[in-house]
Amino acid sequence: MTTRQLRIAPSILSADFAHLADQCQAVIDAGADWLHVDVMDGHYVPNITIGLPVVEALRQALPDAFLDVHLMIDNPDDFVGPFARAGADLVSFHPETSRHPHRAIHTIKALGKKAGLAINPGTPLNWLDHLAHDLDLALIMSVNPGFGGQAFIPHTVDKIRQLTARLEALGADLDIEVDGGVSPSNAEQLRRAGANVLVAGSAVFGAPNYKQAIDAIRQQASLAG
Ligand SMILES: O=C(CO)[C@@H](O)[C@H](O)COP(=O)(O)O
Ligand SMILES: [Co+2]
Repeated sequence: MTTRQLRIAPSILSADFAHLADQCQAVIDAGADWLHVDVMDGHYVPNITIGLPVVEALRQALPDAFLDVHLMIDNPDDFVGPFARAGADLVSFHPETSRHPHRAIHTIKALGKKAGLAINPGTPLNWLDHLAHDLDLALIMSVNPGFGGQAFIPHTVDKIRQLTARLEALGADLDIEVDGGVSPSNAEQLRRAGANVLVAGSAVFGAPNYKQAIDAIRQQASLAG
């Protein structure tokens, strides 16, 4: 378990894009802590979603919302700065497509924003070893990136447990975010393993009542202690 604050971050990928700002406001009113914004470029992942103008528009429409921007793109080194300037509060990127992850992290931080590194199901945790002290967050993918609504990959729980131990050994105190297939049914084991930021797209936006959906995830996660 972690003592880091539990945060529920609905992924807006599952929102109704024709009413995006209203949908974001609705999940905030329902108790969401962060808004998770999935940016996909059709190269790094086989899907295209949203880009800088949408982040700028959300920043304008929701000045107090915490925008957790997850870049699933090639050349993140060229885009971390623009997304931070567009209004992201936290920018995460996947290290395999970065030429200079350490530099990209410090580009984000120099703009006063938090930096995260995203680790795919097939990506080893050791990408984090030399960057942990520079980061604010480790984003552990519990599905392969590209789409909402995929099934949770169970071995992620063990990976988070290993990461928790590894970060403790390194003396690095990071938020651990888990992303993909998160629901009330796995929230407790994820929190117990050490995750404190739970991203949930379809489990929130696909539910008839956003508050009940967010409360259910929070209540289950809180059972971890
Ligand atoms: O980054 C991604 C997918 O690539 C995620 O943020 C998903 O969009 C989460 O959606 P659900 O799996 O919770 O429906
Ligand atoms: Co995501």
